[in-house]
Amino acid sequence: MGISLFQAVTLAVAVELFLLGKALQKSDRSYPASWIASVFGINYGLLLFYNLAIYPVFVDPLRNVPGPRYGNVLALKVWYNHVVTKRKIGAQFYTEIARTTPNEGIIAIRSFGSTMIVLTQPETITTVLVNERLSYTKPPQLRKFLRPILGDGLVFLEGEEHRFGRKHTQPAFNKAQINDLYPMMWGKAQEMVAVIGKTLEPGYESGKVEIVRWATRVSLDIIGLAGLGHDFHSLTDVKDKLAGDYEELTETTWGKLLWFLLMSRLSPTMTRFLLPGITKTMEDRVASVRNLSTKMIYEKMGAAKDGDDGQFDILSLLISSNDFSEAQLTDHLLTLLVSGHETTSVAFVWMCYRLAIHQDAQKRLRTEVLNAIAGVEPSQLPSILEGLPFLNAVMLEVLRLYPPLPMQSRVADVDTFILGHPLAKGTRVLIPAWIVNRAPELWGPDADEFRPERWIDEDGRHNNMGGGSIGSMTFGRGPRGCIGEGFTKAELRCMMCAMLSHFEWTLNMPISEVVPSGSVTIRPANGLHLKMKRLV
Ligand code: HEM
Repeated sequence: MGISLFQAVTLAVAVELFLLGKALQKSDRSYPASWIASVFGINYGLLLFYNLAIYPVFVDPLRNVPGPRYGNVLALKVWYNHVVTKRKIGAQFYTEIARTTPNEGIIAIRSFGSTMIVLTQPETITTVLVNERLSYTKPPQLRKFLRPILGDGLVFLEGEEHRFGRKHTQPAFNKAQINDLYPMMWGKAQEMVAVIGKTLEPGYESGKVEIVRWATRVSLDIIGLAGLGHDFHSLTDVKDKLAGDYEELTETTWGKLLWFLLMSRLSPTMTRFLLPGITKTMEDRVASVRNLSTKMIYEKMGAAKDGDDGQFDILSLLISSNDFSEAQLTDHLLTLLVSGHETTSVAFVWMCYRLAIHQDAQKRLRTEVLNAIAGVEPSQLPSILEGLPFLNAVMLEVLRLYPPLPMQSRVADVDTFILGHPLAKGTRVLIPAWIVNRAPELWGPDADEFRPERWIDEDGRHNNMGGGSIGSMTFGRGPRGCIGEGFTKAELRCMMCAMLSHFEWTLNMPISEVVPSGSVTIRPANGLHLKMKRLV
């Protein structure tokens, strides 16, 4: 196993200090602190000089790829804005660079002796995610970072294991299955608006609502029912053990951010040593979630054997396929619960935001929805909601502007080339959906603006390309693209119809306070506060 330059220098420092100590022992002299400082200073100073001045200019195989001159400074800026001030996410920085740096589809971000590339155009993205996908894998660090929560499900499987997992999970996400889930999603969306209605001040027809918490709860309830036939009842605040564990695992605190950072960089033993309290809490919660999930799986398997599993959910489908072991089922379940819950709630929140600041669009959409859903039968929901041009256009436009997962990433798994530039094994590749979704050359000069009409054709029907030549990158591309796209869209349609048919809303906070933030998914940093008025 090769060692990094930093590790080599650290080893050299240790050897030099050891030899120095021996020499001083012989001459019976003491060990002055200034000598120790000098050994550290000279070695790490040389390393810094090499990384800042020699490597990027003379050694880096990607030195001819355009990119910011001072990638190190950029990395600090991204970190400061993303983590400390929460004013800007990394994807926004990369978008600014992509727009201001002439490039052919990749830019290089150099920092301290390593270079990462950012894909900026659909062609290079297709190369990495589709045509040459076998040369790239998910980054091991990301896997280490998210694995405690996501499990070893589809998101992190590679090669044959992924192919098998995807093939046998896909049937649970087919159109017919999603259609059957509409009435449940509709019911939960109605429950959400009923609960929100109760929170408005008694005796008043309007009130202030922070919508993120309701979006998170309704999407957890929906994925619970769709995924494993279990109602978390998180909307009605009944304390569910599984829901509570999830809330604790996914809520963002400084301590947890540090824990995730250490977990992605160090071994679990080392992390346990440095942060014993948080590690114990996280390990207990993960173990509890796994145990509860496994228990539910066994219950379902028992019911299926007895032939009385009348349930219709993804887990039941996976069990009845007999394709997965109990451990694999638990991993798939954990992955579906997490990836199917956070992303959808975030998308819904951004839809509420855009409709709050574009009152004309809100009115137009309400009229469309109210006309369409009057007297609708549950079985008609898929065809009616999927045919509404403005509802779908608004949804697609918001998903374009605020891709809930703004960046995907890969690492080169072998030495390879991209656009003729050598890419050494282990090179990190960032794929920001944000760049492509807002590229003026693909969407026109109004790429940053909210214009749902771009998704509506002249004949009045909505399309899936938004006037762009490649569509949006929100759900990824190729064989690893999102399996839950149809599921999520069905859910968003139901949730938005429920909101529009019960409330009118405006923003109840300064617009400058609505800023995207987050490490994996992006939600408003300060929540989304709305002033809501019940429709009579
Ligand atoms: C707005 C909502 C959603 C967005 C924006 C989204 C986005 C994505 C993206 C970009 C990927 C590709 C990641 C990569 O290639 O690195 C992905 C993969 C995935 N998504 Fe989603 N997703 C959403 C909702 C869902 C839902 C509702 C589910 C499940 C119920 C789901 C399950 C998955 C799974 C299992 C994968 C891994 C697929 C594979 O590797 O084969 N997602 N998603």
